[in-house]
Amino acid sequence: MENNFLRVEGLSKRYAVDKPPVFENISFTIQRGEFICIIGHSGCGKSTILNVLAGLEEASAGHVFMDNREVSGPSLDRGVVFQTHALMPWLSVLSNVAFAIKSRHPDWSRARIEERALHFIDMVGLKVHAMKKPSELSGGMKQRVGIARAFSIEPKMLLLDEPFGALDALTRGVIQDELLKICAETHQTVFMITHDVDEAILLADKIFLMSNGPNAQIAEIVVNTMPKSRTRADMHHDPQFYRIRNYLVDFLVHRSKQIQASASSEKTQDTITVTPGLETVVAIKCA
Ligand SMILES: Nc1ncnc2c1ncn2[C@@H]1O[C@H](COP(=O)(O)OP(=O)(O)OP(=O)(O)O)[C@@H](O)[C@H]1O
Repeated sequence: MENNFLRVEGLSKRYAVDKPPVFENISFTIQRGEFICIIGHSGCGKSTILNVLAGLEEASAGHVFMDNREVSGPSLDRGVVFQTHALMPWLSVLSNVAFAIKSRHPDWSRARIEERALHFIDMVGLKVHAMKKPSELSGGMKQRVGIARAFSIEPKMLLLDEPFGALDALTRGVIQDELLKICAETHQTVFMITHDVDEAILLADKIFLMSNGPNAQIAEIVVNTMPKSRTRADMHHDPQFYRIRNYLVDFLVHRSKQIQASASSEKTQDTITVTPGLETVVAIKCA
């Protein structure tokens, strides 16, 4: 049954009146528990969309509804993780996470807050480092603290802006696995920006493809038809992986530009949902 947990209607963003909009008339829905990745070229407006969903930025037109309530400013219902972790350097790992929990539950006792904080710190494998300050941690560990902090407020939605962009491949892999495990356990709804097509195929249920800006669109939605049980180590053995991967790369290399050109002449573009992983590709036009 469809349950449009997040509903985006006719979203546009223009930073200056004499400039074309970064993106225009964007509409999509996200179901509860879905993991969405959005990919597109640099500057097409991915971070701007994420910031509007977070309530950190105002759209020039359109609306965002989460759980049937209009988003109009930041809220603890949405946990955000950026590429840089923004931890408080004078606080320990434990206190950084506890601080977030205290803002969510100001009436909780210190013991209860610390117990909850340790639970999430343990989830990202950092329990033995709980008393360390951020300066004593590696970049990957700091990023994990950021993820623990975002999860600890138990947001209705997690918004991730290239959270692993600055990490080496090995650390990135470990954290991707942790994120998959946590999302499987908690059925967290996630909207994540990535430039890495393999990461998108590993993590996402659906991949939103954004055409180039200005006047960017969400041109297509790729349904990830690979089994949910996929792992980094084995997904390359599935023939679906290469079909999906080739489709995403072809979009980024060729079609994102063509779609931008036709969108500026036609104005409104329909979002198409596609299943390139299946041998018979199904394309559904959405209004
Ligand atoms: N505060 C701002 N004022 C003016 N223009 C802005 C502002 N923020 C973003 N832009 C412009 O809006 C466009 C979209 O930026 P945005 O950061 O959303 O793109 P992006 O797809 O996330 O890029 P990247 O992948 O490089 O992070 C860019 O052309 C950028 O220069």
